[in-house]
Amino acid sequence: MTESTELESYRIEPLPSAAYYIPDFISPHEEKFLLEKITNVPDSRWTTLSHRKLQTYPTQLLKGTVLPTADALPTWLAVPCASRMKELGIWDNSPHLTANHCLVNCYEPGQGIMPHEDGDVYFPMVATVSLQDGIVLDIYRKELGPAGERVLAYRIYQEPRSLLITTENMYTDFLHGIQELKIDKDLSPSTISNWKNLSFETQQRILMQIGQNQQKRREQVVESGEQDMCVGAELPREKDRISLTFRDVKKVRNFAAFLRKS
Ligand SMILES: O=C(O)CCC(=O)C(=O)O
Ligand SMILES: [Fe+2]
Repeated sequence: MTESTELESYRIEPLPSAAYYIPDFISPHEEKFLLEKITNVPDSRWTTLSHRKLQTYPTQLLKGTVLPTADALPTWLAVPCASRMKELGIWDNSPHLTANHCLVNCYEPGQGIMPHEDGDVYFPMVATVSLQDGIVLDIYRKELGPAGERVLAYRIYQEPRSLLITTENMYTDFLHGIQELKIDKDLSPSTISNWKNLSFETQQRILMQIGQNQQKRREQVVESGEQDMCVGAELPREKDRISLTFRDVKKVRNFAAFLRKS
């Protein structure tokens, strides 16, 4: 990736190299347009899994699949999302210099995705645009804890219309997942790794709730004598949260033709 001061200003500092978070990466108008494109499709366009449903563009990656060309994303995904990412310089070292694949995931409140890694079919970079609702992405260590349990390392709050970029060690040395919850809990400046990167509105929403909870909790502590003052905010998942995960699939059949055209 080329040194881009603009990109650098979006770095999630508490994380090891490298992850970046951009609130309001797309406008509400662009979000509405994308949602129309994604939802106005025949049911058969969706692959329904037990805990989420998904669409793939330009095509599903079955074992051994090779993308037909490097520029096969439909125009509504290429512009503005993929083109704006390219301007940030995130694909400057990837094989096709741009995202050539997009997975659209849709989670109802209470749905999620098990901890996993994205694997080596892709160049190690994933750029995720979130639509319609916020959600916590959990980042886990690959090594299990002493009792064989998953060890949570970081939590990233993804606001609607934001872009999250994960690459380098963050892509290769950790797992990521979304818990099957209707409410994301214990949110605070110390538990959210991208706290400093969040929009002012979300920070205010969380801080106000923490203030109210602290007041309530203080009253309870006085009454009951308990000492526990843990009072992180709770953000309910109110709508389906849709994510667009953009990647560069390494194997493309017709790359030479793509280069001649561009
Ligand atoms: O929805 C998300 O933000 C994560 C999706 C994901 O991890 C994946 O599609 O591999
Ligand atoms: Fe993933």
